Order: sequence, then structure tokens, then C-alpha cells
Amino acid sequence: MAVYTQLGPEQVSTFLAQYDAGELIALKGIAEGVENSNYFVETTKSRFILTLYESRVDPADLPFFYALLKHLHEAGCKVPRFIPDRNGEWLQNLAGRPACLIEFLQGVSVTQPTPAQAKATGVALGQMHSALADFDQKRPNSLGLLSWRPLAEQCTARGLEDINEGLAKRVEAECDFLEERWPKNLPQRAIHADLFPDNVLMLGDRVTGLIDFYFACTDALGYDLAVTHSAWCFTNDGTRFQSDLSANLLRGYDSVHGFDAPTRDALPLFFRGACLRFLLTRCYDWINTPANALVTRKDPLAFLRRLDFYSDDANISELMGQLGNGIEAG
Ligand SMILES: Nc1ncnc2c1ncn2[C@@H]1O[C@H](COP(=O)(O)OP(=O)(O)OP(=O)(O)O)[C@@H](O)[C@H]1O
Ligand SMILES: N[C@@H](CCO)C(=O)O
Repeated sequence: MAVYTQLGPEQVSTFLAQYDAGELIALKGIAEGVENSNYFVETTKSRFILTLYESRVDPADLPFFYALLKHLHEAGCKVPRFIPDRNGEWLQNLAGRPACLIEFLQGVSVTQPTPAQAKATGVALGQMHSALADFDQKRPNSLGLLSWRPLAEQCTARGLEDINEGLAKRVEAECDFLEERWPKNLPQRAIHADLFPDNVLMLGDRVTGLIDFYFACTDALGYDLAVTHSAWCFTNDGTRFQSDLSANLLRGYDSVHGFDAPTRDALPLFFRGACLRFLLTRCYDWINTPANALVTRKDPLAFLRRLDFYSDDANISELMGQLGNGIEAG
């Protein structure tokens, strides 16, 4: 459930009066998501998403997200636009929160992706990466390599051990391993950094929208591919790798963007880094969200199982076989 800030129709009608957006005819809180409050808004003219940014999104980052989505939209990628009001303002204040009216995109997010849907997502990710080659705004990755050890410390060894016996030592060893080897000189650009199935809207096998760019940041493209791979190519609980989804996701990506040799070589580390990122943020949330809170906590161990998979050389050999010898296209 993600409606932290309650809004009434009168408030939303007054808000909408600033826009050339028609009259309110339906208002509904959206249960999905955990970060922000989202409302579905229907007017006499169109449909919109009304987002109120809660504590985890820094309002200072909103101009970066606005510019990123504008750039991607103009490049033909399927992303929602922020709607400007009659004065050209796209950022407002509503119920004491920064708030934006956002274009509604059709589609649903799949929970059991098919190979064709994984391929379409690989294509959409590759198109997005190509489109961002000439986007020059920067936002550091606050959940990148250097954040993982401090995040583990905030969880405390005791907190990690309570989640799973041996987890504190495992996380420490993984931080050591990745910090020693993490590639420093790969080209970076803006990446999505959280392209889970719930952030891809689809109609059948077609991608109709990439959403939720609020972790977007400047980092290596291969890391974004690894995040997407780890999110899409396993059963939700991480117990089973889905080789057909993997082959299709990678093929889709390769068909429009591809990977240069250094990125390809770095992927095994990026896979492990992506798992550690989601393992740790999920542990942090697990420890800091009461079990009876309105938000459903996500299982950290689903990413420990993925980390185990990517740490096994035999599995990495199979994956590298699926990668082929991709050629960078953009
Ligand atoms: N532009 C859009 N068009 C259509 N539906 C949308 C749009 N943006 C968001 N939604 C709907 O709202 C839900 C929550 O949005 P979003 O994932 O951005 O929320 P969040 O709180 O930031 O979530 P998360 O926990 O994934 O970070 C989505 O699952 C989707 O159903
Ligand atoms: N997609 C993330 C939540 C947002 O970072 C997860 O599933 O853990």
C-alpha cells in the first residue's frame, strides 16, 4: 500500500485548476509501490498519475528526473512526462509535499514474465541506454558500491544475523570482494537502476511504459543491465534461475545496444553488486519497518539466493555463453 498522504477530491480539484487538464471525474489511491503516494486521476480530458513525494525522494533531485524523462520522451522512449501547469510549472506543493502531475501510460506490470516479455524489456533497456548517450546531467548513485558497507553497518551485524545466520560475515566478504575488483574506468551515463518487472508496463508482449525513475543516477550501463537481469530472470523468491528469460533479455538488449568487451567482462561483478544492493536495502527496510506496517516488506533472502547463483563459476560460464560477443551499438 502506498498512499501515505491522504487527499480528498476537493483538494485535487483545486490542484487541477492550475492545469489545462479538465475537470476531475475519478480519484483513486494506488496500492502498489512503497516509496511515494500515488493517485490515479481521471478528468474530462485525460488520465494522469498524481505523485506526492514522500521522505525518500529528495526534492533537489526532481529536476534531474524531469530532464531525464523529457530527454527520453523526445528520443522516442516510452516513459511518462511530467505535465506542466498553465504557467509552465511541473513541480507543485500539495498537502505539504512536493507533488507532480504525470502522464498516465497504459499497460500492466507482469508478475510472471514470458521469454517474449523479457526480450521486449531487454530491447527497451537498450533503447533507453542508446537514447541517453547525449544526456549530460549527472546524479551520483547514492546506492552504489561505496554505500554498501555503510548500509550493512546501519543494519548492524546483529540485525543481519537475525535475518539469516552467517549473513553479516557474508555481506562483509562480498563488500571486500567487490571493492577490490569493481571496474573504475567504464563509461558512465544516466541509468534507471531499478528496472524490476513492476516498473515496466506491458500490453501483451509490448512494452508500453518504463516508470519509477526515482533511483535513476549516473553509473555504468552494465550495472543497469545486471540490475534488470537479477530482477527479471529468477522466480520471485530467487530459488530458480530462468535461463530462457535470461537468454531473451540479453538477446533483446544486444539487438539494440550491445556491450563492449570491458562491460561484458565486468558483468559477473555487476551481477553480484546488483544483488548486494537489493539484499542490503531490503535488509535495511526489513529491520526498520515494523512487521505490522501498511507497507509489505520485501524478502531480502530472495537476493541472497540470486547472489549465490551469480557467485558460482559454472552459472557465470552459462551466462557468458548466452551473452555472445556483443558489439557496442550506441
Ligand atoms: N505513468 C504511469 N502510468 C500508469 N501507471 C503508473 C504510472 N506511474 C505509476 N503508475 C502506477 O503506480 C504504481 C506505483 O508507482 P511507482 O512504482 O512509481 O511507485 P513507487 O512508490 O515509487 O514504487 P516503488 O516501490 O516501485 O519504488 C505502479 O505500479 C503503477 O501501477
Ligand atoms: N525494486 C526494489 C525496491 C526499490 O528499490 C526491490 O524490489 O527491492
